[in-house]
Amino acid sequence: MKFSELGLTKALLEAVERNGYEEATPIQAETIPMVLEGKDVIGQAQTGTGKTAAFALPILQNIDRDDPNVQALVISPTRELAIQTQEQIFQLGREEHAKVQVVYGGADIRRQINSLKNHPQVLVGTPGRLLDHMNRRTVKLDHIKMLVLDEADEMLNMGFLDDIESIIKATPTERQTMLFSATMPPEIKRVGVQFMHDPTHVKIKAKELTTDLIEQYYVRAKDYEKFDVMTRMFDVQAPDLSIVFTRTKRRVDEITRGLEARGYNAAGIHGDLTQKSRSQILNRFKHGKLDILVATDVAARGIDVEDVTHVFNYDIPQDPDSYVHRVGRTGRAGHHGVSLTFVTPNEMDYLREIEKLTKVRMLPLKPPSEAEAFNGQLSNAEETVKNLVEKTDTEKYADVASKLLDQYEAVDLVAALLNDLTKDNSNQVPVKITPERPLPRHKGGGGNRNYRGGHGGGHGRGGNNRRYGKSNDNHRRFGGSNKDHRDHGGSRDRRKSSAGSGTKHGFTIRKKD
Ligand SMILES: Nc1ncnc2c1ncn2[C@@H]1O[C@H](COP(=O)(O)OP(=O)(O)OP(=O)(O)O)[C@@H](O)[C@H]1O
Repeated sequence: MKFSELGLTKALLEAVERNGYEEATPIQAETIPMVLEGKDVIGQAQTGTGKTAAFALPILQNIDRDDPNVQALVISPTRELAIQTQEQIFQLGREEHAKVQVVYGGADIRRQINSLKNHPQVLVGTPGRLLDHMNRRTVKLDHIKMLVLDEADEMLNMGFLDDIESIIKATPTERQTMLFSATMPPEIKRVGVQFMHDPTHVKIKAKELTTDLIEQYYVRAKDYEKFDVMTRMFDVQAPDLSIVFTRTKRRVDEITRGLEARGYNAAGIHGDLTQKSRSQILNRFKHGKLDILVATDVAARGIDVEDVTHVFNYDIPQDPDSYVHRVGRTGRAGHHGVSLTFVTPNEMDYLREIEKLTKVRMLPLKPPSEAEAFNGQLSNAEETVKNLVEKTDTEKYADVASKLLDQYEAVDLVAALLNDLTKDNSNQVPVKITPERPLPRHKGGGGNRNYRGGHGGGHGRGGNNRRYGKSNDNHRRFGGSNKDHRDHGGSRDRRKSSAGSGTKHGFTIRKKD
């Protein structure tokens, strides 16, 4: 549907166009008119389908520019998501000079207090820091007209429920309330509805909870095998940007170090890092300066990075909803993606539980062999060389090139270049990841929605109603490069340049006689 049919102002339609949105997504088409009318809405749609703009646009339309009070509040579960949401609302509201600000934990509160003196009309924040500001009376919520709980199910989990309740109580009861998320377990929805007036539940019907733009695979591997298998997959698949999700902070650190030791351009984020480093790392990733982001679930909700082609679940998530959000970091806004979940033999029940929820059968994948990984590296190196040749100003290097050609065989020179761009597996730095205790044996029966609180328990979503999108049970192998999943051609070398690092084992350059 066209944005112009939704009742938005001219300025907002221009903003939408400037952002490159051509058509409204289904969640936008259905919820924007309702929110503009002032209705309470629960908006549920697949990951990456534009839920942020679905609430941002009507918020921007309904705030009064002449009123200096905070009129709209968006609560986000993580700092990263809060920052990203503020940025998006700011972008969409730029023409209209809407004042949008963000407050989140781990950042200098005095600076936030100073900025709050600019009288933002839209405030985005994480629950803890919002409460802190409320207690200091640096944020007042008594003029709130619109309240959004983004990733509502996560926020209403026990961890945040008390905070959320206190925040909501500080807002006027006649406010408009919106809940948005890709997943909304009924028991969590029941909690949310208590804060709402006769809400309409807009659920964008999709056959599957995850978008079919994501190819979903799993690999059976013992815990100690995962790291080597994963790096081989990087070599074969040549992802553009990848996110690797792990269960613990220690694993984030160890995997990041291991990847760096093997020459990959990776960095990790988790809750123990300062907010400054978390933001810096995420920014580098967003700008393509990092190839692999290793993270705990801190990055699982809402993070929107366009070129993420691969999500690796290094550890299978215990909670099926978490799987939906993790793999939803790829396959966003119409792009293709691949997700790959490692599963140890005793975790197969967890896999089946995820499949029950998503109604998608993951395809089993055989780990690539060392030889396949090396071939993958070679074909990526070949493409890198082709690109290099194209962009090289030959004249600039012609003299030295001729000199080298006098000294060496051409084939040896090119082989040396390829050697530098690849890394023979047999020569790989050994990496040991500390074993983690496996997930407890699954009890089965669909009741493993492991919410952090008393709201868990089975509700049978999925149940017998398995409608798998794909039924091929044969093992598949990654075949060559992953160009199909990339929107832009040119292979980027996944590894840091190791130029000048000398010769490698088993490789010598023959000198011309
Ligand atoms: N109508 C549209 N047309 C094209 N792109 C859009 C449109 N609306 C939003 N987008 C873009 O799609 C991407 C995903 O949007 P957004 O982050 O709001 O997804 P989401 O539904 O909130 O996902 P998640 O459940 O993972 O939080 C963003 O980069 C956004 O700019």
